[in-house]
Formats: sequence, C-alpha cells, structure tokens
Amino acid sequence: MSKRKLTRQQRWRIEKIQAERAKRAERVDARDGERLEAGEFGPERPGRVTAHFGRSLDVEAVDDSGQRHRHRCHMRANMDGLVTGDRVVWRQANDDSGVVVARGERDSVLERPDARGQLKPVAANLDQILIVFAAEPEPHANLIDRYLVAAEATGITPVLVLNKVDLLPEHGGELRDLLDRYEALGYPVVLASVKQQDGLDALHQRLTGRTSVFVGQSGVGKSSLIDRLLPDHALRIGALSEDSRKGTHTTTTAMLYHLPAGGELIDSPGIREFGLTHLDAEQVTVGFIEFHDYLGRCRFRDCRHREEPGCALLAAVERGDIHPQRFASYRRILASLESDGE
Ligand SMILES: Nc1nc2c(ncn2[C@@H]2O[C@H](COP(=O)(O)OP(=O)(O)OP(=O)(O)O)[C@@H](O)[C@H]2O)c(=O)[nH]1
Ligand SMILES: [Zn+2]
Repeated sequence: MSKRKLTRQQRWRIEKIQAERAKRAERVDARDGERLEAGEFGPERPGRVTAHFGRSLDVEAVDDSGQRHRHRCHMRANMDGLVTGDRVVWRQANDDSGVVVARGERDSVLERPDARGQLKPVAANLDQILIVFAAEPEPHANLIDRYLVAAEATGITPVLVLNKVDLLPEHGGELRDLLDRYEALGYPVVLASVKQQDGLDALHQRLTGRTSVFVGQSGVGKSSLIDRLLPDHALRIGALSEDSRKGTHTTTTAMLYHLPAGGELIDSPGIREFGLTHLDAEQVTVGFIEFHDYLGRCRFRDCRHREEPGCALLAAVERGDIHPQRFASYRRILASLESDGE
C-alpha cells in the first residue's frame, strides 16, 4: 500500500488545523454544557438525523402541530459517530437550533471503509437495500451475488430491482430467468421502468413504510429512479448547493428524504457504491443463503469446499440443490479476495 509522503511542514500544518478544530469543538461543547445547565434548552424530544456535517447534524422532529421540522444541532463531545437515520434525543435552544444528548438503539447500520480502509458507519436504521441492475449495462456474472453477499453481511434485507424492463425482450429473456432463480431463493424482486408510465408501481409499493437505500453499478438508473420517486428532489439539491457555499460538505453526506406516499430514502454517493467493499471469506460463505443448510456438515471441519471428499456443499451442487452458477460465483468471489492480497 502506498502512502503519500508529507513534508514536515505539511504535517505540521495539518496537525495545527486539527488541533484548532478540536479546540473549537471543545469550546462549542463547553458552551452547550453551560447552557444545558442553565436550562437554556427545552425538554428532551425524540428526533431523527437527516444529514450530518462534521459535528453538526440536521435533526428532524415533529412539532406540536404535527409538522416535521429540521433543526441544525450540535452533538455533545461524548456522542461521536452519529449518522443519518439515527434516532436521537435532542433539546431545542430558544432559536431553531438544538443539541443532541443521546442516541437511540440502532436496528441496523450500513458501513463503508474510509480513506484509511477502516469501516465507518454511514447510515443507520435501514429496512432494505435496493440493489438496482438493468439489461443495460448488463450485469456481469457474479455482480448480483457480490451485492447480495455484501447486503447479507449487514443483516439488512436486500431487494433486487431490475430497472429498464422496457428494454427486455418480450418474454423477459435471460435476465428474467435469472431473477426467477433469486426469487426462488427467497429474495424479493421488483421490476421497474423509469421510461414506462406504470413501471414504478411495484417499486412504490415496496418502498412505502420502509427506510431504503439504492445501490448498484453506474448507469443502471439509480438517479433516474430517485428523481422520479422524489418529485421535489431537484429543489432539495438546490438547497444543498446553497449550503455548500457556506462551506459545509453536503455533497458527500448521506441525506434522508421522505417519499410522498410514506417511507424514506437515504442517499449519498458513498452509499450508492456499497457492495464494492471488502469482504472476508467467512462473510462470503454465509452470504450465500442457500448454503446455510449444508454448512458444518462436511466431513472435514476445515473443509474449503473445493474437492474434499464428503463435502456437503459439493454434494448439494451435484444433486442440483445448489445452482452451479451460484456455486461458481461463490468460487469466483473467493478467488477475487485472494488476489486482493488477503
Ligand atoms: N430505457 C430506459 N432507460 C433508462 C431507464 N432508467 C434510466 N434510464 C437511462 O439510463 C441512463 C443512466 O441512468 P442514471 O439514472 O444516470 O444511472 P445511475 O445508476 O444513477 O448512474 P450513476 O449516476 O453513474 O451511478 C440514463 O440515460 C437514463 O435515461 C429505464 O427505465 N429505461
Ligand atoms: Zn465442504
């Protein structure tokens, strides 16, 4: 791994900036502490993080008249690691701002490696990961499996969304057959078309009442889908760029949006790239859900499921209980890990 060498002067400057930033955060936190003590903040209220920018967050809460409102909040120094989608307890100042004082339990969390390769949470409390693919660009053989394995590792339900069905041959072609196979494994499958009037009904149904993210390779139509699902999305992007002029890095943070029919979408460039992250061999094996019945049943405890006698997985493939393409895909994903230097 190559590390960029910094000159002493650069390093000194970076450390100085970081120290100043830490000091500023400390000052803000001390002031919040004093104001809390002085009773300058209102009572504790539940809220949901809809965006985060360093130590500032947008927290959404329902006010007395039942309206949703977003409040720019600080978080206390002991509260690191809040992400979009987190449920929090916060207290409002006498203006619109506030301070977050506690984080609620997370049902689920989506993580991504940061610049140093360390996993960092990017969104919390998701119900489902919508894996989008399309006839064009055609998904390569094990792409869907890679996404599914990555999703299984989070414990969040994956949903396969085949977009651009308007481009499919009349009887659905190979891609339809492929989807039938995933459906038989128990994965929810949704067909969609941004181009066709009625092409999004099934997707709307699937999204209603749940918190979702869209992932998938470039060009499959994630932006097109999101633009159609969030009619005032364009307006929000306008508001975002206004914020970024004030110096907040809004383009990379995950944002939570409400769908008109109920349900939420969390989106960011980092989230869309989910699935291309590193996995370990164990995660890959348990990420193939139809293997579960056979794991631990091989003759050798350390069976690598390659050519060992008495391998329960190989026997299941032989009998046709595990599809040979899924097994080949499993092998290929493992091989790609090994060539990564693992
Ligand atoms: N025929 C057809 N084309 C579509 C459909 N949905 C999107 N497209 C087209 O596919 C292309 C890519 O769509 P995007 O929405 O930019 O794809 P994306 O997944 O957001 O791509 P990235 O931003 O690169 O991640 C655009 O030219 C869209 O007009 C569809 O349902 N049918
Ligand atoms: Zn085995």
